Amino acid sequence: KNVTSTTSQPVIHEQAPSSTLANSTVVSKEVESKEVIDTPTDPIKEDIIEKKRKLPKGFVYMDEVIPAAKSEIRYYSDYNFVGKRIDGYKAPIAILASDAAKALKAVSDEVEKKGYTLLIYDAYRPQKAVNHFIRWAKDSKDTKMKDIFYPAVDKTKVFKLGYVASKSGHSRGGTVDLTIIDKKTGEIVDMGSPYDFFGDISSHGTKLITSEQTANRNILKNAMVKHGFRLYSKEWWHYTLNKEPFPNKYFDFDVE
Ligand SMILES: C[C@@H](N)C(=O)N[C@H](C)C(=O)O
Ligand SMILES: [Zn+2]
Repeated sequence: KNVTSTTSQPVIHEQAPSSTLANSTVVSKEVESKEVIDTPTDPIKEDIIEKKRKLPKGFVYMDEVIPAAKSEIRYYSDYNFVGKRIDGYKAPIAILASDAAKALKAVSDEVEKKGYTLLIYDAYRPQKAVNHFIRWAKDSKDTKMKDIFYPAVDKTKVFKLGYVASKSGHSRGGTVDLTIIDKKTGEIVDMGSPYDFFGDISSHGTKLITSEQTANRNILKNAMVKHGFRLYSKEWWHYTLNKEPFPNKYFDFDVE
């Protein structure tokens, strides 16, 4: 859906235009015959994903730890700031280090009780994906997604400005990008700027959003901080586990 904000913010897609990501069904090879919903009326049959299953020790698939959470893995799609699927994303799946996943389960339980569902945009991110971002940032001619994701920012400066990291907590498996959905309406909660919008409006404490939007960010922030995550000042959606199991290790296995 397109979201037009109440303030002087840009008109932007809050959610990927295609519904296929959010509707993807993830099944493991071992239990495929039991879990696959395969009826003639099943609209999501085309989107069934097979999980590779063999994750490095200490990593888990999020849908197994938090079945209630939804995901829309933007870097698997072309609806992201690059405008293409990002290297290393072989499936629209969220993976995290298991300690981070456990902490996020506590967050999910808490927000569910309050009437919200977690929506995960990105979790573990291989270093090869980060390297793709680095290559993209160097190509100043490619501004395909500028109007939507970085209208006022020079793309060659996104690393310097802190909107993208060359060594990211995501690659350590301890970081997650997420928002919340209002269970009553089924709508993504209005955070004042969309996911991965690179600009001051996405920072915590910005004066560019309404008090209601700030309150919405605080619902997510309070739950995340309470359960052991720290926020990132420039991006309302980005949280890292305080006690990371792999604080100095940058993984490169594919998301599959
Ligand atoms: C690119 C954005 N989603 C993000 O995660 N940014 C931080 C700074 C990162 O790359 O770790
Ligand atoms: Zn992030």
